[in-house]
Amino acid sequence: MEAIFLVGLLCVLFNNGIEVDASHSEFQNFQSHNLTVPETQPYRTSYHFQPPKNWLNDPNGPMLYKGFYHLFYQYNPNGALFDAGMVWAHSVSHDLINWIHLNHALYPTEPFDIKSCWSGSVTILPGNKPAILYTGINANDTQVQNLAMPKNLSDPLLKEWIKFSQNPVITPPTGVAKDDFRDPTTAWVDAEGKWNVIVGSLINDRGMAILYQSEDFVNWRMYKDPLHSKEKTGMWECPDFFPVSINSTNGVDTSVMNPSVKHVMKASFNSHDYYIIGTYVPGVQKYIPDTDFTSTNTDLRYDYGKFYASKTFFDSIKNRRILWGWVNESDSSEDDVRKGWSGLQSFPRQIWLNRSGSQLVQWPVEEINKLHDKQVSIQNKKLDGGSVLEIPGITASQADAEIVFELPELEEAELLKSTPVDPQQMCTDANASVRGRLGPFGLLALATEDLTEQTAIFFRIFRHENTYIVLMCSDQSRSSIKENVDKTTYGAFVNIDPQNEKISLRSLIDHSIIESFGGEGRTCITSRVYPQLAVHKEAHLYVFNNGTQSITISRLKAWGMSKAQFNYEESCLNNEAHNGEGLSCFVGMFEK
Ligand SMILES: OC[C@H]1O[C@@](CO)(OC[C@@]2(O[C@H]3O[C@H](CO)[C@@H](O)[C@H](O)[C@H]3O)O[C@H](CO)[C@@H](O)[C@@H]2O)[C@@H](O)[C@@H]1O
Repeated sequence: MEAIFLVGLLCVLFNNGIEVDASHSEFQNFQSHNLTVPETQPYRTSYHFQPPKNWLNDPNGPMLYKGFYHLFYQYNPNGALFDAGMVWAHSVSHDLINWIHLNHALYPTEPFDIKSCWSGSVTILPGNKPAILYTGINANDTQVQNLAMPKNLSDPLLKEWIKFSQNPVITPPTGVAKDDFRDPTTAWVDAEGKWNVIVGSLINDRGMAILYQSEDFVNWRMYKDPLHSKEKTGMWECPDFFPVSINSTNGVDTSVMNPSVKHVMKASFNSHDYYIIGTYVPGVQKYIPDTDFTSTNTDLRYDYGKFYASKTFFDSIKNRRILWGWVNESDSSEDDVRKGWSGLQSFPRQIWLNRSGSQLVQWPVEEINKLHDKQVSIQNKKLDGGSVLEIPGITASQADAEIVFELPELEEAELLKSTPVDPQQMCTDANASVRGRLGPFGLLALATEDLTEQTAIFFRIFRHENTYIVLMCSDQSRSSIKENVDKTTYGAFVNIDPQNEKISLRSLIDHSIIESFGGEGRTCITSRVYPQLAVHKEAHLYVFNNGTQSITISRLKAWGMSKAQFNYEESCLNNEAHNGEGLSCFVGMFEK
């Protein structure tokens, strides 16, 4: 690769006739690659959370306790595919970056969860006492809600959990199918000291959040009405209900209720995480959304790519709300069995309400800076129409790249004749190789040198009446020469006025996952890709402009990423062998 830059190569790449201008002087740090993922497992991640093997899905009960972040998650201890016998796997971290995999917190043992311990949440009760509410699949395949408490509150790792002897604490009410009743949220306490929790459900083609109330967290009564419901939304999986500040990016505790917050209702259905923003009136248990779910592509989503069954928690040390989401594979089940694993957690994102209150904004937690390794910077670089510029000198297979673009001639934007339009369809119809005027421009990640393989994350700007519309796409169509993987293209609009603001893109690239944040976190798109050639040292990262108009890279910063530590010992993974001491799992963990 270095040779390319030494000769200042200006070449035409054979795939799409795009010019490559690599004769740039701004780049420093021509360093050797710091590759850390085994060659035999090119799709394992370096800094995205994953267990050593097997199937992972929903994040469960994230929390902060006595200085440790805890992440539980749905895990199949018996294989790489989803199955009966799901457990709550448990990992802890002091920085959301490096993790220790502990013994499973919950696994099927009792009649009320004998077939599986499914998703749920943690609530911190008065006196700093965490409590888990989770869905058990009982012997009759009925979904019931169970309670579990830590065995030893003085253990900051909360290694052992005791299931409440009188479980289940909530069973499906009349009219609810036994398999449409699951995933309790973090509970919140109201002015009278009553606990409130919602459980996802579906009745007569209406997805809903059924509300339960309790004085003691043990005895729960169903409220007469669901907290919210909407027809044609499907079964609401993994609901999340939390307040967001209207005038600050800081997070607030789940029980905060005052005029300075709005409330977010998130539900997972139809393979996506949708949310609405509204006002919660606790006395009458009414949730009044500013705009309700519409079952159209205008509904707000956390992420317009692969991202599901997410959950937030309040980090009381850094006063922020953090979001985790499950990022499923896009390869086949056979591939997963061959790999021996399936599923990732997204990189944790801070989440807050934008100034106008119209949508949420997400950004990777600041701790990501700890992983930044070699850095490349570019400033004020013109990118002519039809050109590609390599970002050299960093490990392109595990990188964090942030670019701010400046668009000189907005009036040149193509005309968008009619709205509404489907942004994902627009990205599919005109992929990265289709030339426009202002765009496509963006990143080519996990790309081969000849661009045979590439995942393009890009923008196109359109003019519509007197405004401009910014489209963001993640085009996986050329992500791999391998067949039999889902290469669906994703797309969404970015709520940004390019007349007043520059357009930014940040992508977290990690071997088989690319999480992209457009417009400073206003639109997020996560994709899973399986390049066969663009792996390890063969992976390259480029900025491209395939529009006819020039644009300027006003600022670019890109870093190679160090590998996060995911430590474990066999004894930590194996319930039988685990002796309950567990600290040996921490060898070398906190030395940095
Ligand atoms: O692990 C159980 C929890 O997962 C959730 C949301 O992801 O429900 C999953 C669900 O099963 C489907 O999803 C599996 C992976 O999550 C998938 O591999 C499986 O094939 C699917 O059936 O469970 C029910 C019953 O199968 C289905 O309706 C869901 O989509 C969450 O709700 C659970 O607590």
